[in-house]
Amino acid sequence: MPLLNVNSITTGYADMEVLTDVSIAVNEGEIVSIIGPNGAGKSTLMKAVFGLLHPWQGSITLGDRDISRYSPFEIVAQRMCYVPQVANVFTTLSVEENLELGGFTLEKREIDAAKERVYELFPVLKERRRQKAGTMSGGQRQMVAMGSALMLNPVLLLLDEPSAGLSPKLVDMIFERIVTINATGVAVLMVEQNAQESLRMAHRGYVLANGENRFEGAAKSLLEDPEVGRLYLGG
Ligand SMILES: Nc1ncnc2c1ncn2[C@@H]1O[C@H](COP(=O)(O)OP(=O)(O)OP(=O)(O)O)[C@@H](O)[C@H]1O
Repeated sequence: MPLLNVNSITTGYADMEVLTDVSIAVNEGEIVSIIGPNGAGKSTLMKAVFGLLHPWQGSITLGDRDISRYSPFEIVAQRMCYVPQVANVFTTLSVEENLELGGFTLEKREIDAAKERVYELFPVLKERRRQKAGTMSGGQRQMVAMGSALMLNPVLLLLDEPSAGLSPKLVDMIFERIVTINATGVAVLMVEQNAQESLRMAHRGYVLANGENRFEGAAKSLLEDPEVGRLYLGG
């Protein structure tokens, strides 16, 4: 049984349908990347998985639990955490305060242990723990956002374009960290504009186009598929 199962969902905003009959799955321990053109509905899919909008049809399960009607708060309690693309840190708070907020359901003793875990992954955050998140560089901010989401020790981490706005070197660095996070046993579902790079680090991938499933499979086979390459990888 997959860890996350998005089962034929149709949804959108008000009466505008954005996703039509979309299905994806994430198995335990996997990195799954969703790629596709601008406006394909990738961010909308992530929002639906995190309970920010609900399916009109179809269902979403996490483990054996139907979370289709769960709020984000209830979803976080099931240890699925989300890093949105924008506004993902509290700019006027320090790095340490951002992490503490990320661990808002934990007891004091657990918060300290969780912070240490995050600092081990991102040593620069420890060095800069008293700096305001709003004054950090783009790459450092992304680390604060990911670190905050990791405070609750998620089983599944949802990342909406973790490389957005970063220079190529920082993109590599963030992707390396995602692999490291995954190696600690956290499954990752990510949406990415950097389609090639994200498929190179993912186990499996999905191509969404115009709100529908277009291609899916092992990341390696998507990378080698001439049609995927021509249409979606700029090849
Ligand atoms: N809050 C909203 N209200 C109304 N329409 C929205 C809202 N958010 C997104 N949309 C619309 O839904 C469609 C899909 O947008 P979405 O952001 O999910 O695509 P995307 O694949 O993530 O695109 P990109 O790669 O450009 O970020 C677009 O037509 C967009 O205009």
